Amino acid sequence: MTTAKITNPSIVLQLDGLTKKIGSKAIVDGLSFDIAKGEVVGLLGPNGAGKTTTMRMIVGLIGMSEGDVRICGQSVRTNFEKAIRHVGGIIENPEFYPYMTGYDNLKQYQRMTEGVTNDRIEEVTKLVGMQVALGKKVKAYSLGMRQRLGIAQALLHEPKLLILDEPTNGLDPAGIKEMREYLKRIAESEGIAILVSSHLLSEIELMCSRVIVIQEGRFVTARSIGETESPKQKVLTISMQVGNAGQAQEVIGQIEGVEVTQADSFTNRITIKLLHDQIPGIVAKLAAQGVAIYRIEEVRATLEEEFMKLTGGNRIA
Ligand SMILES: Nc1ncnc2c1ncn2[C@@H]1O[C@H](COP(=O)(O)OP(=O)(O)OP(=O)(O)O)[C@@H](O)[C@H]1O
Repeated sequence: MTTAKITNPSIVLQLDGLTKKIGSKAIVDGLSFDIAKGEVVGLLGPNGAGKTTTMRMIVGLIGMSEGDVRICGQSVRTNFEKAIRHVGGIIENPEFYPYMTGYDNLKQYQRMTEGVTNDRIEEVTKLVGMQVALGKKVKAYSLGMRQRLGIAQALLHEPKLLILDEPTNGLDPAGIKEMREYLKRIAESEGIAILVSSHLLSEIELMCSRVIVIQEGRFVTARSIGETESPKQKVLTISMQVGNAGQAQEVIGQIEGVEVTQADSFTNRITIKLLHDQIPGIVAKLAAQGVAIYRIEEVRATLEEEFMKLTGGNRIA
């Protein structure tokens, strides 16, 4: 049976109709998406959406009922050994020997894993910023340090794909910020794909280049974040603080392709929908008509607001 089906060589992870049924209930239902080299992708969904189940199937901790997962073109279903050698994952808390140092724990892992060199140990500890902590016993580590050590260990065999289930759980804001920074660093410098689940929408927004939203085991939406959006073609909503909202509304109302969605003559705020490139023209017209402008800011729907709209108000924890 053939197992290698690569459509695009930069695709590291492919989910193809991935389904998990328990009894007659599908807890993951026909999930399909791809992740490319160097991408950090967030898997987002409310409690019980099926994030952990999806990740457990990807790394082969549980079987799949239908569909398949391909890692670097190798099927997890039919060619498990070849597929899984490309994966580093933390789905449950990583186990370490608490009375040994971080370094000795990594050495222990090296002894059990073929092809891990001392240089590689040094490289990954630098990547996750653990050079100093490595000499301390693991029992003295904070949760954040344990997480880092877990990620360092998961990277030792040079995987092409890193799977992290809720890696920011229990971390303080500083720990979360650090995690965010080194995940980005790992994706860039190692060129690996990272799939990370989280309840924290704000975290996913900052950490990932793309987010995949699931609910009740099904795909809801995927969205690119940050630089990948082209601002020129995007319809923006801006809010302006002006000297006279009524007058501003009159001036802007005459411009084609610009929609005034709100004008409040008490606060003198006006909200407008327009394209990025139309902003300078509007500012110039208002100024020419003697309308004072005190402030212009973009009104952005957060991922949370979008998520609430898409899932009919089902909250993320
Ligand atoms: N072995 C099982 N038997 C029966 N139901 C299960 C089993 N494993 C998971 N489920 C159910 O499947 C659904 C998805 O669970 P899963 O843990 O994958 O969700 P999740 O998105 O990771 O949620 P959380 O954010 O709460 O961890 C839940 O309703 C859960 O109760």
